[in-house]
Amino acid sequence: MSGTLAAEQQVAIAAVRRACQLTTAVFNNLVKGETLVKGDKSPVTVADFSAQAVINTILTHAFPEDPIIGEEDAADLRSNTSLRDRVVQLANEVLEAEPQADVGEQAAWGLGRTWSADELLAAIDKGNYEGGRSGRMWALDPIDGTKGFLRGGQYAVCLALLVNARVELGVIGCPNLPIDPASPDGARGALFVAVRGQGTHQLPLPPAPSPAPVRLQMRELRIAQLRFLESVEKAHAALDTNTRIAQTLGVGRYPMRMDSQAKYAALARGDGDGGVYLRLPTGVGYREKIWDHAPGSLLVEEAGGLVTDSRGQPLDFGLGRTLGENYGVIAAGKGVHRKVIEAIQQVGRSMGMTGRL
Ligand SMILES: Nc1ncnc2c1ncn2[C@@H]1O[C@H](COP(=O)(O)OS(=O)(=O)O)[C@@H](OP(=O)(O)O)[C@H]1O
Ligand SMILES: [Mg+2]
Ligand SMILES: [Mg+2]
Ligand SMILES: [Mg+2]
Repeated sequence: MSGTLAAEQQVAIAAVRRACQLTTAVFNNLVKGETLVKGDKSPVTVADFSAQAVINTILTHAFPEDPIIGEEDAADLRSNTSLRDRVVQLANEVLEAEPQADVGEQAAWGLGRTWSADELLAAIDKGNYEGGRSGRMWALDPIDGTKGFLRGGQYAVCLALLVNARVELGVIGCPNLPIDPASPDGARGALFVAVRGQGTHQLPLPPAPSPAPVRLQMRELRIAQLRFLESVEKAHAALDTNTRIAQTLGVGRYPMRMDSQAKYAALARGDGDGGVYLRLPTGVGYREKIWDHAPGSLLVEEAGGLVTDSRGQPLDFGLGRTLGENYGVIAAGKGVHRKVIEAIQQVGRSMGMTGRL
């Protein structure tokens, strides 16, 4: 590992790998009562909480000055002791483990020791930073696509470093994504790392000394070859509008639906010839969260693609924990991105959605 942000890369990769190890183990043993429904009706599991505890503990010890914007907080754990005890046990199983070769000064990262419940709950709550336009900050989604995780589908452990509201580093672990898109039924578990100006690379997920990372480069597809990458949850995707946009563009292929920021990774890699990540506002006042897009957007940009909202404007990561007014997210290869935006605008006008797209 060399170049700028070499230490940040090493720590972020080690943290995401350990969190993936934890989520994979939890999936195989998840029992009833280990999943809660949050205020916004979305699920959260012991795996989300303990993965955030692990990553925040490592980040806090490696970079004590850096604030963290994390999706979860520990309030539910303070009032539910059995859930809290399980989270503490799971986080410690990973944090206590014998250091692997990927870790340089493990003691400095909070590894190789046992943490108390109070310390781990405080680590989870360290993710309460409000964000903003200046300085360094990490954005963490300990499990993105929790519904995908629960159904044994795609999910991703997602971490980004932002500096002055610009994403500089993105690390995404996808335990259920095939390593080789040409062998969809083959071995699973891929890690993606993007550093601004240094490209996007794929590594194997297990925490071991790695073979050489593979650099990803998006293929430039013609419109007729395109395929949309969309959310699985209907509540997250304006599916009727997406269909009209496909018709307007002349995209004939059935969309590929996938949970989580694994979509961005699949797009950067060219899986299934998916050529456009399409996420339009569903019109229910939902604001996109920065941890749902920060690392994924850099994966696509550093593989040669473009990421904007549905008006063609850059995403603004400097507004706080959300991206503000929701104009959706569109990611595509440079050659087709503008045509997709034009088609969205045309469909928006024809559907009387002026101002919403
Ligand atoms: N209403 C609405 N509209 C848009 N997005 C929403 C909405 N509600 C939730 N979320 C966020 O969606 C995250 C998962 O996005 P996905 O694209 O993976 O969705 S899906 O699982 O394919 O349906 C999911 O991330 P996780 O909570 O980390 O799983 C949520 O942050
Ligand atoms: Mg969630
Ligand atoms: Mg998410
Ligand atoms: Mg999440």
